[in-house]
Amino acid sequence: MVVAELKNVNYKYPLTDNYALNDISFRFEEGKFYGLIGENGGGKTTLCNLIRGLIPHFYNGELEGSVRVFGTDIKEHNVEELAVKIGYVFQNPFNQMSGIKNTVFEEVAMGLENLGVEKSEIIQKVEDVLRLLGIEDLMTKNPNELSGGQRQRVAFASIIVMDNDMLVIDEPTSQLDPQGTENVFEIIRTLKEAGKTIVLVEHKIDLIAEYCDEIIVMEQGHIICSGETKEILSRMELLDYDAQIPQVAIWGHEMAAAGKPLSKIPITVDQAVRLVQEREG
Ligand SMILES: Nc1ncnc2c1ncn2[C@@H]1O[C@H](COP(=O)(O)OP(=O)(O)OP(=O)(O)O)[C@@H](O)[C@H]1O
Repeated sequence: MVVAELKNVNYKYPLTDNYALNDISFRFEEGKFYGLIGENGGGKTTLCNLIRGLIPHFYNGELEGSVRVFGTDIKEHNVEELAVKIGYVFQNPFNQMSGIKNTVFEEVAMGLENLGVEKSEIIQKVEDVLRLLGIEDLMTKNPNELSGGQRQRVAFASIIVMDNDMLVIDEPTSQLDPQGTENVFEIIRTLKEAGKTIVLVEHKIDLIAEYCDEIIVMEQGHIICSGETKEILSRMELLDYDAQIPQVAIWGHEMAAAGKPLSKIPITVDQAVRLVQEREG
């Protein structure tokens, strides 16, 4: 099933001359994990804002073309209703916290309370999510006294508990050390396994290579290419567009240039090891 479909979309923010989105056509399919990459200012966050309905409901500007999300034209969606279907994880978890709740439990329960969910159901759901993320021991802690990594998990818990069909996640690991980053990707993998559609903006290309099903590369408001992760991230020409590819893919191209090609260009170290073992028989 298609969850969001964009056809020939152009968008300009108010009082700007350049298109932040330029002739975008794309279909997001249910249950897939999309990695959105490309240069700074390429249009990644703007594309996320459009799918979430913030464009055109919050940002005015000029929107042309067709955008349908869950089968309805984005102009006809109510943003609050759309927020129940599409969860958003902020770049900075400090912004995700309400700042008005005294415990992690209350913080995570807040969205469900706002929807009028019954108390016993809220308790069950919050406990399940905290357990899933391994933070049940933080339940009675004050959210303002947590470390950056703990806040990131609580921010994820507040989103996961809402059980949205789709998640838009904008650079969730910018505050985290390598272990925290790996943990967040494992959480996202769990969400994908639960059938969620995920759109992730992220610059850490090795993790994108390991986890995402499909990649969308943006530059100056255009989608310059998209497709299966292993195909897209093996393309050296992405470097010409200030997009990254994994170091191991560059090594694969260097091996080929040196007359020692592998059967394909690897995009993860594990894949490279397998391909070398295969070649050495
Ligand atoms: N609120 C805004 N008002 C006007 N122009 C904006 C606004 N937000 C973004 N832009 C412009 O739209 C273009 C696309 O920006 P966007 O933030 O979507 O890119 P991005 O790929 O997410 O960049 P980054 O990787 O740096 O977060 C840029 O030229 C940016 O300056």
